[in-house]
Amino acid sequence: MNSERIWAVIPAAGIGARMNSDIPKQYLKIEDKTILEYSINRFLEHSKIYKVVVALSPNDSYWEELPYKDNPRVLTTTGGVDRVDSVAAALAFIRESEGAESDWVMVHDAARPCLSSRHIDNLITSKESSPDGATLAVGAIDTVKQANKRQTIEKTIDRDMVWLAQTPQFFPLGTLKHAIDSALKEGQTVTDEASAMEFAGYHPSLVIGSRKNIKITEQEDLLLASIWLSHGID
Ligand SMILES: Nc1ccn([C@@H]2O[C@H](COP(=O)(O)OP(=O)(O)OP(=O)(O)O)[C@@H](O)[C@H]2O)c(=O)n1
Ligand SMILES: C[C@](O)(CO)[C@H](O)COP(=O)(O)O
Repeated sequence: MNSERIWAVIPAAGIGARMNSDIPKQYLKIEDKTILEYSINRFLEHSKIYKVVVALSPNDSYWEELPYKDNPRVLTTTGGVDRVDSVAAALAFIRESEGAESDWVMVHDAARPCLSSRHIDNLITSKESSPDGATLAVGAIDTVKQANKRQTIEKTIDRDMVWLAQTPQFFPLGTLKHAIDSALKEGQTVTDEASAMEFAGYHPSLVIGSRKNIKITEQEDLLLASIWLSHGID
């Protein structure tokens, strides 16, 4: 049996300020399920995912309503002020429980419910050729402009070299935890796991994702996600 287990970490401790909704956006419903359930279920349905650790806000009063109370593969911990703090807390939880040095972890935003199982497979497949880990990403399809402080165009950037990072992001558990802890200690801004790995000198691979794998951030994203989810995510 392959001793290298794959954990999923779902940062779900945000407040969704940009959504301007009455409840944290991860608990908004699309059809019959919350956004968070879509994200968690994608990993529970995948045979190669060992367990799912969800980082929740200390003020979360919605989690108890979700159907995971008796599921031994779904664990929770308390998130932090920023997304990176929530991820760090989940990694610490794994290491302090049954995480092993040889394990890997897939970090996925709760706010990205339109993830396909095929893309989880692709990330796992990338493991052999990407020892520094990998992230799903999509190439820029618009012309990319770099702005200056006057919000005028400084220059056009070669869009063939521009990729928009998504999640899941997939890394060796111990390496990622150390990279994030170091980056935070150095006061680095860490908005995704790959940036912490880059700061530590690694070069994660870019695995092609999908433009369906949107991050639900503002109101208009809800309609788009509901269309993708109602048509089934391949
Ligand atoms: N302290 C935080 C902040 C964010 N997240 C999670 O990180 C993911 C991506 O973050 P984002 O889309 O920015 O969510 P929010 O921070 O909730 O949104 P906003 O910035 O609009 O408040 C979300 O699933 C969110 O729940 C988290 O676990 N802990
Ligand atoms: C992790 C991420 O989804 C990659 O694009 C993104 O950085 C999250 O940013 P947010 O501001 O925390 O939503």
